[in-house]
Amino acid sequence: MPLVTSTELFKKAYEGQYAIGAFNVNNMEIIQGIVDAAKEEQAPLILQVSAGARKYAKHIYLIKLIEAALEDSGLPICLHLDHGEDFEICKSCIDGGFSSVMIDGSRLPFEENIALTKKVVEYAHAHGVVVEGELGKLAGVEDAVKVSAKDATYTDPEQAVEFVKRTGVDSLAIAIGTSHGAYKFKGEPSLDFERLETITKLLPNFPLVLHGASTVLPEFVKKCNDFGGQIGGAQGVPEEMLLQASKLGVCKINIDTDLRLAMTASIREHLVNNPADFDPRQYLKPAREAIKNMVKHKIRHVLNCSGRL
Ligand SMILES: O=C(CO)COP(=O)(O)O
Ligand SMILES: O=C[C@H](O)COP(=O)(O)O
Ligand SMILES: [Zn+2]
Ligand SMILES: [Zn+2]
Repeated sequence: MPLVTSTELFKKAYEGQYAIGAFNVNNMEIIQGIVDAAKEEQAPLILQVSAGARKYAKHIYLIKLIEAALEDSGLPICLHLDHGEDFEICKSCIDGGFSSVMIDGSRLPFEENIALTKKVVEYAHAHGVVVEGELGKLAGVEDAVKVSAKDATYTDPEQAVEFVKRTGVDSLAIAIGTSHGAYKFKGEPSLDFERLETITKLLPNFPLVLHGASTVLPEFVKKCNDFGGQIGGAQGVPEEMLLQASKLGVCKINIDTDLRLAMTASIREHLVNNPADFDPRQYLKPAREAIKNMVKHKIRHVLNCSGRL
């Protein structure tokens, strides 16, 4: 089974009012855990690679692992570049076998974001690759760049329409109150659903993307802390809000932090309970299983995409 783009996946998701999970991958155990879950659930799947992941594992290792996942699972998988910051990294991933790229020009002035995104779209489409753009700024941590909550600006609906029209992007990441990482809200969580509905009305049938969409499930934070971690005040996006977003045009939901928490909680627990263990397989096997269980939970209860292959 070759890689697929997200075009058909999004079309079906839009019509069916569910979302596709886009899970960040950094190594073999993470890839295997996610793919095994998607296979068991017969769910559509996007695996995404950040610039940081490419730096950590190297492009070639990730590509070969994903080739193995395709062959081993027989699943259609979309391989996506997460937060490509310039034309060069997008080109490198397009030339290097990805089926989808994100050009993240959200830090740029509107016209510059349009020009950069358009350039990537032209190159990508000429090579059969789809493109996600971003308009509006998320608060939180993105690679090494910190955007303070004060500077975070939500997506302007009218600008979103102009952006999509002028760039030709295939999907658009929007800012409605989510943020990257484990500390998303100081008080009560809230998303700007009114803004989302306006964008959806102005851009009917157009797939939207929600970044920073981990839920930061308390039991995983607790397990990290119970076994020596120091993660205080962590809070994510409630599951019912994500389900609601997927009924309002959000077709792709990005999840990284919840995988990190699941894996770290499992490893912490294992090492505390088994102090004599020093074979990495002893703690990576349950860690891989923890990733798989987390992804199965997302597919069933957050994305509503079980059995949608
Ligand atoms: O948006 C993300 C990757 O692009 C991940 O978001 P989380 O930090 O909420 O998992
Ligand atoms: O949006 C950010 C993703 O969680 C990837 O994080 P990273 O850049 O640390 O790999
Ligand atoms: Zn961004
Ligand atoms: Zn993101």
